[in-house]
Amino acid sequence: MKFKIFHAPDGANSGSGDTDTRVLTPPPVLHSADPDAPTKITAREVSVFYGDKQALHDVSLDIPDKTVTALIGPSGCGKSTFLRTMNRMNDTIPGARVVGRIEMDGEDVNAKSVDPVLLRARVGMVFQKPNPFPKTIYENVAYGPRIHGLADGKPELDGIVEDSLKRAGLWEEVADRLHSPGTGLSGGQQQRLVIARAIAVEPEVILMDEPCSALDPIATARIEELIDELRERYCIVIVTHSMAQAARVSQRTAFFHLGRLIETGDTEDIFTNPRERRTLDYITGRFG
Ligand SMILES: Nc1ncnc2c1ncn2[C@@H]1O[C@H](COP(=O)(O)OP(=O)(O)OP(=O)(O)O)[C@@H](O)[C@H]1O
Repeated sequence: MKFKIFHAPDGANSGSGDTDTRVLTPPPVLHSADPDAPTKITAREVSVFYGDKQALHDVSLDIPDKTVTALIGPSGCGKSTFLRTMNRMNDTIPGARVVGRIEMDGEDVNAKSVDPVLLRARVGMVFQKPNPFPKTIYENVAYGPRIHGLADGKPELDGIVEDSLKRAGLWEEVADRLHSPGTGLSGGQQQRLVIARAIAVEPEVILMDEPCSALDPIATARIEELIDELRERYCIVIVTHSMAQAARVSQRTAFFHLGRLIETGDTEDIFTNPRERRTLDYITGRFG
């Protein structure tokens, strides 16, 4: 399908007549959502304040397991802020305050009993700019399992490092230079190293904040393939400015605007038949 005429929902037309005749060129959606995927994370009426400024307003969203959920929307709409509520990274920002409830598997992630360090191992994060530690490739991956006591001795740790690098699609490229600095890898390799580092501590959720924005198209394609492979095991939430990327890698999409969640649904529906006018305007490039 190359072109599709979008029929606007009731009340969404700007001109006369019933039909919005703007042409949508939705990017091809590669994988459909699994309607039976269980919910992994539940957000209810989540608001976030930076000092007096409210950045997120009453966001309620269910995020399914073993699915890639894309968060899209114009710059400053609160995508990264929402992403950070899931592993309490906003706790690290002076003046930030989160209200509302975020549950993972039914457990309140903001409960006093939850150790944020352990939470961040369960909910790993990959940032825009690859951020390997200034250590060897091996140490980048081994560090987390070691501090979390996940390996009983060196052979087991070696096994975790190898397995994590394999699952991140990097093993073949680095097997013969595990003791070279991680920072000596290419940008795309560094981003896969960071993903291996996240995987090594057995996360359940991987949050990705524009993970390809610093990468070239080939490295981007490699990370997108990897995301697609990883979704078999993990709940993945990705912030992206690329509509094509959201369509390629995600099965669910949530559209944010001015700190509010405007619309969420199966990626295919969001890109071909959005319910809200603002979603249509954004995905057709009218703003953003
Ligand atoms: N540490 C902070 N201190 C104060 N305000 C912040 C902070 N981080 C974000 N904000 C503000 O909160 C709002 C939402 O920002 P956020 O980074 O979550 O948006 P975003 O949709 O991820 O944007 P972008 O796509 O540009 O990364 C913006 O108005 C931003 O200026």
